[in-house]
This record gives sequence, C-alpha cells and structure tokens, in this order.
Amino acid sequence: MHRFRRIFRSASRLQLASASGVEFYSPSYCRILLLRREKSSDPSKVSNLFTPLLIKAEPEESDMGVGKELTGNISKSELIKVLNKFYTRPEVKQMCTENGLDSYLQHQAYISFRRYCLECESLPVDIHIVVSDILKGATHITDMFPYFLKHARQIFPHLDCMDDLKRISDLTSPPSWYPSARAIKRKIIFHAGPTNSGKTYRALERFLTAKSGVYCGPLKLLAAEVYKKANERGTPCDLVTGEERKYSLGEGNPSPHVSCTVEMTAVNTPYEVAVIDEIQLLRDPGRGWAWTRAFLGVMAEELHVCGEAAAIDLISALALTCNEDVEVHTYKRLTDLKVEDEAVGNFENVQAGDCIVCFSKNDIYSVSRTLETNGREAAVIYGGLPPGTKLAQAQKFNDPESSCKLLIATDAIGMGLNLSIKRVVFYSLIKPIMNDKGEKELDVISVSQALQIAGRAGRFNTHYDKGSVTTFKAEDLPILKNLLSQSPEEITKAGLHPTAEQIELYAYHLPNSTLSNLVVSPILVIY
Ligand SMILES: Nc1ncnc2c1ncn2[C@@H]1O[C@H](COP(=O)(O)OP(=O)(O)OP(=O)(O)O)[C@@H](O)[C@H]1O
Repeated sequence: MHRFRRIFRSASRLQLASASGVEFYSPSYCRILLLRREKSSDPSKVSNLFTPLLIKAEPEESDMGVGKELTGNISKSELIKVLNKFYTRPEVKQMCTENGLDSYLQHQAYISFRRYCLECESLPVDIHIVVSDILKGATHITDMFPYFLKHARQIFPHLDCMDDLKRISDLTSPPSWYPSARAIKRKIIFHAGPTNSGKTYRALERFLTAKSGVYCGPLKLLAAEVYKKANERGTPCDLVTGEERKYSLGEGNPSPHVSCTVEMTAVNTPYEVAVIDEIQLLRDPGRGWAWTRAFLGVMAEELHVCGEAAAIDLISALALTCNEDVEVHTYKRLTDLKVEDEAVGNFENVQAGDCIVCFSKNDIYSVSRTLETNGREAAVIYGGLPPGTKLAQAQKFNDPESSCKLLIATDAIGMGLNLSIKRVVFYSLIKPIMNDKGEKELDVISVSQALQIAGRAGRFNTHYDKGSVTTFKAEDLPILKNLLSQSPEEITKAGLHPTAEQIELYAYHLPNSTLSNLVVSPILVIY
C-alpha cells in the first residue's frame, strides 16, 4: 500500500490532455519534463530516467556447453568483435528505433547485452550458434538482432507493453473516466459572484433540503462548518477529510449527506445534490485536479458549483465535453467594501476588528510578537494549524465578549470562513508561488487572491455590516488599489490527475519495473 501511495503521488506528475478545446495541466508533471528539457532540448531524453534491470549471466544448466559442442569454441576476442560490429551497423540502429529504443536505451541495452555475453560462462545455445554462423560468414550480422531485442526487453520491461501503456496513457478524454457520472444527465448550476455574495448559502440551502447530498469544500475547516451546520439543522451529515471520518448516525452507519474536502469526493456514490465550492480553484497548480475530478465525476442529479465568474467559460466548456449544459446564476456582494486611502503605517494604528494578512510564517511570527509586546491580544490562523485550533482561534476572534480583537492570518482565511473582520490589512502583497518550471518564487498576489482576501472584511451576518481594506505599508497601497480595481483573470486551464486505476494498470503491466521506471513510463509513452 505504501509503495502504491508513493506511485500514486508521483503519478500526479503525469500530463495532461486537451479535450474539446479544454486545456488541462499538471504542473508538477511538467516540472519533470522541463527539468529534462533544461538538460537537453530533445524531449525524447525523458528515457534517460529509465535505469536498466540487471540480468545475471546465468544460462540454463541444460544449455551449458551445448553451443560449443555444436559449433565449436568462440573466443572472447571474436565475440567482442562481432558484438561491436553488430552495434555499429546503421540497420541495427534503425531496427532499435522501430522497436521503441531511442539512442539512450539502445546504448544501455548494448552495454548490458555485451556484459551479459562476455560474463556468461557458456553462451546460451541460440546466441552461440548465431555468433558462430556470423563468424563463419553463414549468416548476416543483423541476425543477432532478435537476441539483442529479447535482452533489451528484459532490462526495459516497458518496451514489451508499449501498446497497452499507450492506451492507458490516453488522457485526452477525462469525461470518459467517470462512466457512472456519464450515465446520468446532470443539471449543472453555476453560482457565480464575488466573495460574500451568498452563492454558497444558496447552494447549501438546496443541499440541506435534498434527500442526499455531498458538499465538496476547499478546506477541512469549511467541510467541518458545513457538517456542523447540517447536523444542527437536523440533516444528518457525515464529515470526510483526508484525516478523519465522522459519522452522524453512529459509527459505520453512513448518512445520506456528506461534507468533505474536495479531494475526498466520492465519484461512485449517487446523490441528489452535490455542491462544489470555490470552483475557480480548478486552476490551482497543486490541487486543481481535485476540482476537475469532482466536477467531472460526481454522480449527482443536480450539481451546484460556486465560485468566481472567471471560471464560467471553462466550466461550460468542460460541461460540454460531458454533453451537459450549465445554468448560470450571478450574485452581487451583500455588503459594502471600501478601499481606504491611508495605509496603517505602524502597529499603534491597528484597530479592533482588524485582520492582518501575511504570506509567510516569518511575517506571522514577527507581527504577533510585536502586537504581544505592545500588549495587544491576537488570534492566529494559518494553513498548517490543525482544524480544531483554527476553529478555536476563529471563535476567539469572532466572540464579541472576548478580549481578543485582532486576527493575524495567512490567505487560509481567503476561502469561505465566517470571520467577523471589520478591516483587512495586507501586511505584504508578496507571496511565494510555484512558477511554470515548478520552482518556488516570490510574486505579487493575483487579482483573484487580492479580491478573495479583501472580501473577507464586512462579511454578511457578522458584527460588521461594512468592510474596509488597506495595506500596512504605504508603498503597497497603490498596488492593492490597482489589483482590486480589476476583475479576476479568465481561467483557461484545469488541473488533471490520472485515476488510481490508471496507475494500478501501469503497475500491473510493469510488475518488474523499479518504482522510478514505473513512474516515468507514462511520460515516455505520451511523448
Ligand atoms: N439569504 C441569506 N440569509 C442569511 N444569511 C445569508 C444569506 N446569504 C448569505 N448569507 C450569509 O452570508 C455569509 C456569506 O455568504 P456565502 O458564504 O454564501 O458567500 P459566498 O458568496 O459563497 O462567498 P465566500 O466564497 O466568501 O463564502 C455567510 O455567513 C452566509 O451564511
């Protein structure tokens, strides 16, 4: 199981498909390819990642000396001469290419074959006879090719099942990976609007009144919130995250409703209603595949997706690949949000109801230390905290009776959490991001991130019916204003991940492959 998990994780590096004009990507996969490309402009060099299996020179006992008895002794020097001559023949190279061996694999196979022949105490009969015939001029040197190819296939097992691997590697039609979802005609409703516009509320109302449903959220905390809300409303609902499963109706007795993190979405369970929250995250380089999978695979009569309007076109195109239509409902923000004309400047100007947003743990620590030194109590929320701790921190900050009036948080608060924030203060606008090469670099936050985080201020149904936003440093304010004056960038790509079954098939076809060979096989096949 552990081995399989490792295979699966690495397999997230697979590419990609382009189905009916929808572009998919898996950047961590691309990272490998780009790394390879940096070393060489030839994409076929991906095969350099294959390491040959070691074949011991141990012929069958019944073979021992038979070749020599039949055709006479062959000296090592004669054998080397034949092998070298064989390998330099252009026809041999041609035949290698035709059989899936590029120049790297040819060379590796030749080194291994040569070692095998020279280390053999007694050559296998068939090889002995063909070498002997070549030496006598009775046959052509290229007649050794079948023996060489047999050896190459032993050390590179993927060569034996290229056709099957090609079939499995066909990632060009992701909708067909989910036959159960394709067997039903789903009604798809896209709730589009900015943050705090009531989109999720509307979708959840439908979820709560359905006979069965699944809520797929971006964070454990949000899944936990929906689980709590549903159960409080008398709709028994289970909670499923990567870490835990909570049953509402008693251990082992699943409820008709499930609230889960999007990665945990069941694609073989029928539901009346499914809600996929923050659908724009399907473009996310690391986790986007989970939204794509949930969208294509969830078996729901009614599928509600909530998110930025920037995802409408892509979702409609994806739906089209499933022969489904999308009904779009648009929403407006429920409360006012004002961009302030002054930056905060220093910690004395921090006010009750402020949420200081940082993009690094160092900033979180330094801001909380400074506030503490100034005798100001602050709750802290960042991605790495356990969900229970995050919830406790959110409750402490939301509680009007609490002495804690400040919040320090990363963009973990950017998604759906109900926090009583009066003003969002961006401590910085620089965030580490993953570039196209899969490397981490620092960049200004995107328009979508700025809007999403700023939108947390003045959340409907909290103590503040209006919100405001500003920066800590004066020099950041014009940049923030510019970001907030724009609409989120149109989403044009969705993340994609092969299914567990596809990776299992790879493991099945290549039982003797090393893990690294198994992982890179699909990449080679795609090329
Ligand atoms: N019609 C409504 N009646 C009562 N409360 C509502 C209503 N619409 C929205 N709310 C509340 O307003 C808050 C924001 O709504 P909601 O979570 O649906 O926003 P959203 O558009 O999905 O934005 P986000 O992505 O930030 O969650 C929530 O606390 C929600 O319960």
